[in-house]
Amino acid sequence: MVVASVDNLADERSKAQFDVGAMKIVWAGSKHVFDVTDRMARIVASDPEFRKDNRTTLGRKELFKNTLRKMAHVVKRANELRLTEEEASKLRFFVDEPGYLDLHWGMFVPAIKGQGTEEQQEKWLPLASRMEIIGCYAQTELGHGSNVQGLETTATFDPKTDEFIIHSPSLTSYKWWPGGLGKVSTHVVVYARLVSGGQEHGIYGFIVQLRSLDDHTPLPGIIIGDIGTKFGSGAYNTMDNGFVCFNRVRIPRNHMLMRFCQVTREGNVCLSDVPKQMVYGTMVYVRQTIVSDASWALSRAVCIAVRYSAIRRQFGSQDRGIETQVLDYKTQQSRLFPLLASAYAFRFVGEWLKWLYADVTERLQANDFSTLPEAHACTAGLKSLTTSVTADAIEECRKLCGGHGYLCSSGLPELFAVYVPACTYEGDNVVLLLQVARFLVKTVSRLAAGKKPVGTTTYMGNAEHLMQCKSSASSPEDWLKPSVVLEAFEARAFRLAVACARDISKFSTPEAGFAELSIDLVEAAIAHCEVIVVSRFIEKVQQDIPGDGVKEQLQILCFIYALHLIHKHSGEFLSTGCITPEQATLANEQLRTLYGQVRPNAVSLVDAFNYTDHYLGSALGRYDGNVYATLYAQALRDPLNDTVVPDGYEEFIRPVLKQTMRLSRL
Ligand SMILES: CCCCCCCC/C=C\CCCCC/C=C/C(=O)SCCNC(=O)CCNC(=O)[C@H](O)C(C)(C)COP(=O)(O)OP(=O)(O)OC[C@H]1O[C@@H](n2cnc3c(N)ncnc32)[C@H](O)[C@@H]1OP(=O)(O)O
Ligand SMILES: Cc1cc2nc3c(=O)[nH]c(=O)nc-3n(C[C@H](O)[C@H](O)[C@H](O)COP(=O)(O)OP(=O)(O)OC[C@H]3O[C@@H](n4cnc5c(N)ncnc54)[C@H](O)[C@@H]3O)c2cc1C
Repeated sequence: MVVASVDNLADERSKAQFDVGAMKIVWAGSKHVFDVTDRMARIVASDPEFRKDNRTTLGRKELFKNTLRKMAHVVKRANELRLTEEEASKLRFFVDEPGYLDLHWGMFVPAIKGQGTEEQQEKWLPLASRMEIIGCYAQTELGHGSNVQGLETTATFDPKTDEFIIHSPSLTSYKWWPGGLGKVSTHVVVYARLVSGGQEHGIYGFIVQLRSLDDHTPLPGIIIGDIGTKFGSGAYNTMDNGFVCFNRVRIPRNHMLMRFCQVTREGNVCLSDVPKQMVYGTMVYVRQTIVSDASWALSRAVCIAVRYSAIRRQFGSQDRGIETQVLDYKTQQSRLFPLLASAYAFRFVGEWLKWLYADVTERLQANDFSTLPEAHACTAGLKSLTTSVTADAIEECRKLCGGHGYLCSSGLPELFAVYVPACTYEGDNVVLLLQVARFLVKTVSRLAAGKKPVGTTTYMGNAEHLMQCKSSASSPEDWLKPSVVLEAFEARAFRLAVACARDISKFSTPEAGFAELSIDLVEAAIAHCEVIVVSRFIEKVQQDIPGDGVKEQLQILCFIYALHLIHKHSGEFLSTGCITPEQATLANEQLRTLYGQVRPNAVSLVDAFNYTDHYLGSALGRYDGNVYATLYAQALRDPLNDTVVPDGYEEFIRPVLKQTMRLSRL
C-alpha cells in the first residue's frame, strides 16, 4: 500500500535550488570516494547476509553469533571481490554493526604500524592483514581508563630467559573494556608498566597471544571473558568487550613494541630521542577517525528526522483539509537545521583533521615533533566536541520524530545506543577538553614571552585586537560577513582562555588553579574548538565549488552553524563583551531568515548524503517516504505479534480475569 505521504518527498525534491549530484561529490570528498562509497553501500544493501532489521529482537548470544557470521561474510566478500583496503573498509562500515573487525583494523594494526619497529611490522602486519591472527587493543583496566599513567599491569623483563612476564597484580588491574577481547581475538596489544632491573620505565605496548590458534582456548595463565550486556537493545552488544587477567604470562622480549623504547638482551632500557607521548600515538590516530565518523552518525539521524518532518503533518487545518508539514514549523526548523548544518560542518572539519594528521605523521617521520602538541589538542578537542554534539543530536532527532522516533523501527534508539559511548571511549570527553585547555593556557602564557602562536592558535597572535575589539554588526545582514563572524568567535575564545590563564596565576600552584578552575577551562576549550570548526567551514565555502547552487547552500549552512552557536552560547559572547545584546538579536533575526532559505532545500540536502535505506535502517527515513505502511508492516513482524493470543495467556491473564470476576460477584 502506498499512501499520500510518499508524494511529499517528490514535491520536496522538486523544490531543490541546487545540483544534488554535485553536492553528493562535495559530501563524499571527491568523485573517486563517491564512487567507492556508493558501490560498497549498494553491495551491502543488496546482500541478504547483511540484513539488520532483526537486530533489536535478538538475545545476546544469537546477536553475537549473527555478528560473527556477518564478519566472516565481510572477510569472504572482500577476498572474493579482491577489494582494496579502502573498499574493504567502506564495506565494513556499511555493514553497520560493531564487531571485532573494527578493533583489529582500527586499533591493533595501527598500534603495530605506529609503535612497532620495521622488523616487528614485517613480522606481524602480514599475519594481521591476512587475518591469520585477530587482534585487539587492551589499555583500559577495571580501575583505570582515563589515567593511563595509573595502569597497574606489569611487564617485567626476565634477563635469564630473555622474556617479559605480563602480570595483573590485582582485580583492578584486569584489562576491562577492550572490544574483540572477550571472545574472539587471538592476540592483543597490551599496555603495561615496563619494569627492568627492578626499575619502572613507563607505559608501553606488548603483543601477547591470548588464545590457541588450533582450538581457540585461552593460553595458560590467561583468564578471559566478556564484560556483560551493555546499554540498549542490539546496539553495541554485537561486540565482545572483554576482560583479561594475566597470571605471570611469559612472552619473548621482541614482543614489546620497540619503536620508541628498546630493551636490550641485558635488560637495559634505551629511550629513543622522541617525546614519550609518542606511545599515545594510536589514540591520536583513532580520535581523528572518530571525528570523521561523527558526521556520518549525525547526518544519518538528521536524514531520518528531515525526511520524516517533511512527511509528518499536524494541525493547520480545522476543516479536515491538508495539514501543515511539521518541517514548516519554525521551532522544528530551529531544532533541526542547526543539526543539518553541524553534519556538514563536522564532515569538513573531519576532512581537514585527516590532512592535519597526515601532516604531523610526515613530520614525525622526519623527527620534527614541533606540531605534536597541536595535533594532540586538535584531535582530543574535536573528538570531544563532535561526539558530544552528535550524541545529543541523535536524541534530539528522536524527539523531532515525536512518538514514532521512540520505536526501534525508526532506527534512532539503536543509533543513539551504539553512538553514545563515543563520548567515553578513546578518552572521556571532559578529560580530553582539559587536555585542550592545558594547551591553550600554555599558548597564552607563551604569548607574554613573545612566542608567536602557530596553526590553529595563530589567531591568538592578534592578542591586542582580540582583547579590545567590538563587533561591527549593525544589521542582520552583517552577520553574513565571514570576518564579522570569525572575529566574534576568536575574541570569545581568546578572552575566555586569557581569563583562565590570569585566574590560574592567582593560585599558589598552577595545578591548584587548574583543578579549581576546570569548569571555566572546559568552556574555554569548547570555544577554541568551535573557532576551528567555524573557520574550516568558512574556508571551505570560500573555495571554488562546482555545481549549480551548491556553494550558496553551503554558505547558508555555514552561517546557520555559526549563528546558532552564537545563540547557544550567547551568555559567553555577551559576558566577554564580544557582542552586545542588540547584536545578539540581529544574529537571531538573520538565523530565522536562513532557516527560511534552507527549508525548500532540506530534503535534497539530506539526499546528498546518498544513504541507502539499508544503511539508514529506518521506517521514518526511507527514501520513498512510505513511512506509515512500513511502520505497520514492521509492527506486524514483531515477535509479540507471532500469535494473536499471547504466550502466557493461560498462565497469567486468564487467572487474573477469573479472579476479578469472582471478586465482582462478591
Ligand atoms: C548501528 C551500528 C553502527 C555501527 C557503528 C560502528 C561504530 C564503530 C566506530 C568506531 C569504533 C571505535 C571503537 C572504540 C574503541 C575504543 C578504544 C579505546 O577506548 S582505547 C583506550 C583509550 N583511552 C584513552 O583515551 C585514555 C585517555 N587518557 C589519556 O589519553 C591520557 O592519560 C591523558 C588524559 C592525555 C593524560 O596523559 P598523562 O597522564 O601523560 O598526563 P599529562 O600530564 O596530562 O600529559 C603529559 C603531556 O603529554 C601530552 N599528551 C597527552 N596525550 C598526548 C597524546 N596523545 N599525544 C601527544 N601528547 C600528549 C600532554 O599534552 C602533556 O603535554 P605537556 O603539557 O606536558 O606539554
Ligand atoms: C563501548 C566502549 C568501548 C571501549 N573499547 C575499548 C578498547 O577497545 N580498548 C580499551 O583499552 N578501552 C576501551 N574502552 C574504555 C575507554 O577507553 C574508557 O572507558 C575511557 O577512556 C574512559 O575512562 P574511564 O572508564 O576510566 O572513565 P573515568 O575516568 O573513570 O571517568 C568517570 C568520570 O570521571 C570524570 N573524570 C575522570 N578524570 C577526570 C579529571 N582528571 N578531571 C575531571 N573529571 C574527570 C570523567 O569526566 C567521567 O565523568 C571502551 C569503552 C567503551 C564504553
